[in-house]
Amino acid sequence: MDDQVVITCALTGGMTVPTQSEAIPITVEQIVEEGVRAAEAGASVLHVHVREEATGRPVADLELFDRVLTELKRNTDAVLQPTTGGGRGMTVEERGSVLTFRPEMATLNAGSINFGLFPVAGRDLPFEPWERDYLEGSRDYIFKNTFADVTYLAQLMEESGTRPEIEVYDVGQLYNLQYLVKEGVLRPPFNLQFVLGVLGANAAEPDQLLHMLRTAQRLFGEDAFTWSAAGVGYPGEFRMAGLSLMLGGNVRVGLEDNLRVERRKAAGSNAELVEKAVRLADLYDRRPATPGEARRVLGLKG
Ligand SMILES: C[C@H](N)CC(=O)CC(=O)O
Ligand SMILES: [Zn+2]
Repeated sequence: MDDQVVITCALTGGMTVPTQSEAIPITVEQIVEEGVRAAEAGASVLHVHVREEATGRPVADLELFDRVLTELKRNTDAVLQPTTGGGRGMTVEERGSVLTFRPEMATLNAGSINFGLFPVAGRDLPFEPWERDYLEGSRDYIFKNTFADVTYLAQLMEESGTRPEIEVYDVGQLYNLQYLVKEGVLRPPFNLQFVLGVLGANAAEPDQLLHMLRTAQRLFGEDAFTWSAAGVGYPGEFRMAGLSLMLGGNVRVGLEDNLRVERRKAAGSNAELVEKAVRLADLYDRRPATPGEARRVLGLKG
């Protein structure tokens, strides 16, 4: 087991709306500031989405991505990993457009799922009408990643020299991956992110993570992939982080996936979540990888 752990910080995401937490970074400046502080706290990979600056609505705006990626690159040597998952209502073409910036890494979602954000809409929060609609509308939202979509994005990444981090939400998607390998669309070694806790896919429970890990090891061989765990929600985020640290895996935390640092305490920043992950890692005698070490572990050019 490596003593270093690659900590990914998912800064803002496309699953939440501003009224849920004032800590969610919205503007370019806020996302960059949060990214720099998360990297200083121990994150070596920064997972990036962008939002409309006036409202906070998740968007796939290239001008915003350009400003965020440029400013982050100027202020930190963390691995920058923009999303191709995007947010509700984006086409796969819009989601893939960020690859024009030829990022060294980007997410590639391995299959389609229901993606329920609506339970939040029922909360007694002063949502803006668009926010309530964004959350409520997910009752009928399919996060679409057909074999054609995954192939399209994988080919775009091949052309842009971008390494995919493959987001896997349930065990069936590992068989999608196996099929796409047979098709020559993707080839090991992979970087897998086990995403657990999305309503519509696998829950953030220990036996589910273990089952996904064991299945991946059986299908592809233990050395054919690096892996990380991203638990969505609280306590899922830190339960999956703890188990991953114990098993030698890597960890993803951040306000994209979870808004609380303790049961009854909202997270004030991404750095606060990264600091908790670093404390957890220390308990397992593991330390945050530097960006250079993360590039080596993930198979990225130095
Ligand atoms: C649950 C997360 N939204 C998974 C994710 O971050 C997907 C992506 O951006 O491509
Ligand atoms: Zn994301």
